[in-house]
Amino acid sequence: MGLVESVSLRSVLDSRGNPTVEASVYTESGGHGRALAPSGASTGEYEAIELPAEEAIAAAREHAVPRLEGRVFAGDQREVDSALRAADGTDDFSQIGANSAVAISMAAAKAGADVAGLPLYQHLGGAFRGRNFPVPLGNVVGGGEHAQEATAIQEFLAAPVGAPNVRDAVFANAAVHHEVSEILEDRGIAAGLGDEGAWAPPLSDADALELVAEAVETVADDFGFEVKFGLDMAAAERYDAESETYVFGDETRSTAEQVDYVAGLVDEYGLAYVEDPLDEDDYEGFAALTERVGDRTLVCGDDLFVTNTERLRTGIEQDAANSILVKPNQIGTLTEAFDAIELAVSNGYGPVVSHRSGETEDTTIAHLAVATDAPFIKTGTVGGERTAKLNELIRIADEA
Ligand SMILES: O=C(O)[C@@H](CO)OP(=O)(O)O
Ligand SMILES: [Mg+2]
Repeated sequence: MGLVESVSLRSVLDSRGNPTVEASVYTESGGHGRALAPSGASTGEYEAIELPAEEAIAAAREHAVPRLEGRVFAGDQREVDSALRAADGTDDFSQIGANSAVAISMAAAKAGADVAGLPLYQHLGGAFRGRNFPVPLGNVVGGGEHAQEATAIQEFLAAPVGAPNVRDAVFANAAVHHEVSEILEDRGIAAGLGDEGAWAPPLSDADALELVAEAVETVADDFGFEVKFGLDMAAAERYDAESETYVFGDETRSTAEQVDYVAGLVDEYGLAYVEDPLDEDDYEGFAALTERVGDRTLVCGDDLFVTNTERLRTGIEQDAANSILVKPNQIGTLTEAFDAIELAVSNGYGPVVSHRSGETEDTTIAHLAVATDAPFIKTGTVGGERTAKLNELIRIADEA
């Protein structure tokens, strides 16, 4: 009854004002799902390929749509996603674009949920989901590829690990965002917002660490539960392969020095989370850091793993990390994002479901996190495209 009747594609705006792919999937029984592709700025070298939106749409209309209409059931996600894979025929979705693939994959899931009369998280995760909620990691200060003239570290993320429920967690992150603004104002530092809605002040990493530590402490006192913070260092963007050094602002570090530096930060600031502390090819460096601090913080691979089970397997074999960032558009289908989460969990890796810096009002990742019992979700703090996911989590919690 959920046989796909038609798939339509159009280009619409993303949060950066760039065109992105929107897909609508209709079933013969009247089911409908609509989803939008996000877009990265600090993209990993091994990610699936995002094509210019119009190109991706034209290619998907030619190659993918004929394999879906009248041929697959929206509720059978693996069938939909293997049809997308077969239509594309490459390893990296360079034929139809990972942006077309992921939009269709997510829209089909929503159409399947619509046909079944279930919320998306339950369609994806089953009857026992909807009780556990991820801790939202909220970007409150940032720079790197997401803002000019700001910190070298890409993201400073509030982590309300002691929050009693998802609503309090979401509001604690917003309070940290406000607190950062107040501290900046008190010190006379003007700052705009970066791509993800985080403050982008002209500060050194060292000063930003102090500032965020102060802000989370104040909010923890106000809210009465533990609020920590973490970092996305996006180190692949700061690695110079020729000199084999990391360049963060005025500081240049060898790999060993970078490992020492990050391990030092974990202890000095009680960091809950460190993402991409080393280059995307450096499984060994990751393993050295994980060995040192993996018992007390999450060492998460984003550009390292790119939501790819092959790369995750390599990481698991080498004890490279203890956490994986999961971005459906990095791999191109929900099925593969699910597989990455399952492989991670069965090997003791904590999955962190994540937005991209270029986002839309789509809320699929909120449902994906609840459906898979993911312990964390990274989806910003403020801004409509970020609050779309956060508010959806609050709604799911209310209605569950
Ligand atoms: O590096 C990251 O984790 C993401 C999201 O925060 O950024 P981008 O989407 O630019 O890759
Ligand atoms: Mg990252």
